[in-house]
Amino acid sequence: MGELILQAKNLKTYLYLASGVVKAVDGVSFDLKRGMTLGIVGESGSGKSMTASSIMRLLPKNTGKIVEGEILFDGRNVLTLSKKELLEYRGKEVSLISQDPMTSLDPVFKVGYQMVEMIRAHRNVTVEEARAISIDSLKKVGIPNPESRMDSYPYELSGGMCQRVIIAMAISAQPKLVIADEPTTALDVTVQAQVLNLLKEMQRNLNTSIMLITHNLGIVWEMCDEVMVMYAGKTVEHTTARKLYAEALHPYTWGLLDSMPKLSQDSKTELITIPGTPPDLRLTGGCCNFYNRCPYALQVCSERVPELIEVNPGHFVACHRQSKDSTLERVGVKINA
Ligand SMILES: Nc1ncnc2c1ncn2[C@@H]1O[C@H](COP(=O)(O)OP(=O)(O)OP(=O)(O)O)[C@@H](O)[C@H]1O
Repeated sequence: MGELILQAKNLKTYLYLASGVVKAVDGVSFDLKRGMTLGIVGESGSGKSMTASSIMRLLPKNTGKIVEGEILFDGRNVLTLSKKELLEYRGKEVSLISQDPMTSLDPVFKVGYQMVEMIRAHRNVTVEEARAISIDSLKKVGIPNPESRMDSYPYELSGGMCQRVIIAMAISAQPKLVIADEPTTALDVTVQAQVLNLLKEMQRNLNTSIMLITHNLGIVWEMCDEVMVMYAGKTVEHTTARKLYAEALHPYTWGLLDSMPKLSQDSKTELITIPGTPPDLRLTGGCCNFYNRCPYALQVCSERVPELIEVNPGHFVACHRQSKDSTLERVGVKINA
């Protein structure tokens, strides 16, 4: 068994809003080993980004709070790190490539300055060396004329360019863990592939662990060792990417898989969507969060929260219909809205 780099144990992150308490992450547990990639998938609003923000300890000020559970990084408790330790932790140990690159760049400083400062904060190198590393990383992520781009301000770059700068920064810092939250959404397809390859290359060279948050199941098969499917703040299924692809067990996962565009579909075929919408996260609890959308729901699904159980080795699922003794055959999800 590989060495663990990250562990979340029964993590609960709530948002205290004027309209009520949003259970954004509601009892999530997982392990990530060194050099491995964990994918997190699920519809918008299922708590993927909040899980990432909890690991980074970057929750919305005043409203976001980790109310229960533990996050261990390399055996250290992330939730008790001091301000100084947190600064070390972010960047040197863990880098976040977020969905919105503009929030990760300071608008008042040139790109080169920000990169050099970040590298020098985490690696023992001179300004000249940090500059050379920055230019090399910018080149690797496909930024044309990297030397001159070092003198650009973030607002002078397009969204896609800024995203590539953030990825270059993450690569230059050589962290033990990269959390990539929809890292390629803002990029065109050829650059997407380039960026994913760079992440893989870094992983191979430095044994980096990756947590990859994505809507794109194709990217999951390409990149991930394990996959965790989230729905309404909870893990509904967790197993290897191979098993999820070949023998998914949760009806929600079936819906996600069926919603994937198929190569065999011609462009006129209507894409399948899961009917209904995820529940209001202020009101969850006491039942399976998916029961009112689930074609297989039983009475018990509206009365009890299903536990995440290991139905076969390394395959966890939270569904009343799936257990060690009885499994529900996948006969195709009724998906029409
Ligand atoms: N800053 C915020 N203020 C208030 N509510 C928020 C905030 N950020 C997230 N939420 C709420 O927390 C819940 C979980 O959101 P989260 O961003 O983690 O979902 P997600 O799965 O990452 O979705 P997406 O794929 O759209 O990024 C949602 O109900 C969302 O509306």
